[in-house]
Amino acid sequence: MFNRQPPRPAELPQTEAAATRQLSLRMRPRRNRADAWTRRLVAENRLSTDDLILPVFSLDGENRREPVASMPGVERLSLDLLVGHVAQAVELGIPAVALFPVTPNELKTPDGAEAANPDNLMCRTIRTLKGQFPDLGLIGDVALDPYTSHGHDGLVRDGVILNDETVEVLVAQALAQADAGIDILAPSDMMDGRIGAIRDALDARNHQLVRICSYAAKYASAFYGPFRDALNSGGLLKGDKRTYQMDPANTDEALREVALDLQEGADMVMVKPGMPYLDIVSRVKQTFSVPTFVYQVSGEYAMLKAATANSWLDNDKVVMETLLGFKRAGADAILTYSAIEAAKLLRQMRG
Ligand SMILES: NCc1[nH]cc(CCC(=O)O)c1CC(=O)O
Ligand SMILES: [Mg+2]
Repeated sequence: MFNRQPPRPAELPQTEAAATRQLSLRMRPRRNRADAWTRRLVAENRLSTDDLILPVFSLDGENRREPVASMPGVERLSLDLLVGHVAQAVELGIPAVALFPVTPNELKTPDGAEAANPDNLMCRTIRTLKGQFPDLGLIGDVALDPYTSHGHDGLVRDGVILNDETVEVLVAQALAQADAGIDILAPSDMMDGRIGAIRDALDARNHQLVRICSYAAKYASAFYGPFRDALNSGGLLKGDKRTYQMDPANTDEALREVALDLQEGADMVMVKPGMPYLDIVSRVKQTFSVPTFVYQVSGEYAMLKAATANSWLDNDKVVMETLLGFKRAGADAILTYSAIEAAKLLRQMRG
């Protein structure tokens, strides 16, 4: 019996004991892991560049490049430089980018009116990138926090985040982006009823093909910190977002949120953050069978980069392992600040 086993690789110690302690096992799951080619054949999930969405931060002005201190490798770029950065994503085959303009603090007001200005940085970013890359998908965030002087995603009165009044402004923001040429609107504000209101307004304005990817299950998370640094909105934020973003304790509530947004016309739904919420991704995908996106947010990126910068973790391996984890949970697409490095690694793996 022992003699018929293939010779062991030289580096593995062979002991006499191995010959005498044979278990009588008919099933040995390790057989399917024995060679790289078998592992490839039996792999259940695979990450592809087609799954990746790159978030980018745009700046006013020209030839401006500002690193985000808490997100090593991520830069805020003026539109002339952003075009070069996005060209790299396009060349690698990344299907879409998610746009986050950095609004100068002097344009931020309590009512976030700049959000609906048809010439704001967001709309200029959309027009510039659509002009350069007509076949690239553009995803536009819909929420007021980049534009409000108090850093909240909605209008505030007496310390309360107003729902219905906010939805009205979000609709105007969404229409401005649609008129500028956005492909997918991604409301990340968590107001009730905004998906239906935005859908109706889009259709009334002949934007039937503009898609809505709802941040349906967005949690009140501490992992958004570095993103708020990138947009200079964290320092402004008064209080927290727990009256509109979800409680990290809840799962069933995420399913109710997703069900409502689908009824209201969402084409895709998003779970956010990613790594601590894989159970939500899995339940949403299994329950609804709709395109389910996940956002590996700024704090997840910062956490991995901090560890890899110290050589505590292997960067390339943990990037790919975390992204594969999203696929395993059921995600159809992943927003990740690692999209370019992951696409490069995927290209190398293919040879
Ligand atoms: N509503 C805006 C918005 N859209 C995406 C993120 C976070 C993304 C990230 O952390 O990478 C946030 C921040 C927030 O809700 O405070
Ligand atoms: Mg909701």
